[in-house]
Amino acid sequence: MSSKHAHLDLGLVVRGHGRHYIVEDAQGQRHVCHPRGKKSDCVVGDQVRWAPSGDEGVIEAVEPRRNLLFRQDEWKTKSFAANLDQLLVLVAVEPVFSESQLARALIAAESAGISARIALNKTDLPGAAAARERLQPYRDMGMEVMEVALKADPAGSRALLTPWLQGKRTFVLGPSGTGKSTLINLLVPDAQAQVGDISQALNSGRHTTTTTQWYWMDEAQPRTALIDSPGFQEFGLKQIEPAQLPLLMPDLRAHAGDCRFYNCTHQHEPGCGVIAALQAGQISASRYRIYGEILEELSRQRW
Ligand SMILES: Nc1nc2c(ncn2[C@@H]2O[C@H](COP(=O)(O)OP(=O)(O)OP(=O)(O)O)[C@@H](O)[C@H]2O)c(=O)[nH]1
Ligand SMILES: [Zn+2]
Repeated sequence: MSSKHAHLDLGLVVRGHGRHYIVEDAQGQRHVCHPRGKKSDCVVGDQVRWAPSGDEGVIEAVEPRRNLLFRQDEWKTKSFAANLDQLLVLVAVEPVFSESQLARALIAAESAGISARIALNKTDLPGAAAARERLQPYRDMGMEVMEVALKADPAGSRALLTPWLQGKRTFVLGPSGTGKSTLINLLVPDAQAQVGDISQALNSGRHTTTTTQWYWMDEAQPRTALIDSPGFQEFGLKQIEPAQLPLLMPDLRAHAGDCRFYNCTHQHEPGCGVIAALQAGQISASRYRIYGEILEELSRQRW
């Protein structure tokens, strides 16, 4: 970043409210800040150079990002957060999760270079076996699936999750109703206090999960963070080149090198390693279908 701002304090963006951001300074104090101009557009997780201005602050510059998790549809880009260590995709036995959304979240993470795990919540419910089965293709491709019951077995769930979260900045993504709030309240006992009065005032009556929120799990020596995000309906992946897509899906990637044609789309070409693996049961039918759907979306012309 431009050295002319190097003398300014570094802060961490812990929340955004439209054109207002909450920036945490090195002492853990939080300040309402405004970006100066378009150049300092920032997202939760950004390190920023900022200066006090009256009761509030001005963000002068955003430090270079290590990574950025985002989704992109036809018309707009929606950033989730920056500088993440890992992604936790939380799904539940109920409501039944969309495998397409799950696959998309994992592709976005892979594309951003962020490692991911799945947690399956509400395993105390009778549908657990069916949900587990739907996640089998993910286990088969080497993905870790942690089974929890955040409400029914809080102690067991905490014991399973904590070692993986320790010392990391973890972004939590999942559809509404899966237990994200339950997770935060289990692992961050003072969660409400961390949202804080400033945020509540800025949010002016809106439900708290409409914005991404940063939580410290260890407030004394903050290193471990959970970043809670609002649910989403759409998960566009327009940032990805069609030819890249199979390389971002580990089960397809494992066979994409076996195709006769170097530019095989794995749709109908003869001598396709991916189709052979599908027929041999090494790639699940649902994953292959999702691949086709996303590929079609990415290949569609923009008018
Ligand atoms: N049976 C069962 N229910 C659970 C478990 N964990 C959470 N729930 C319930 O699932 C419902 C949704 O949980 P929340 O934590 O509010 O879910 P959320 O993801 O924050 O939902 P949004 O606020 O809509 O984003 C609540 O009624 C919880 O009590 C569990 O382990 N087992
Ligand atoms: Zn192929």
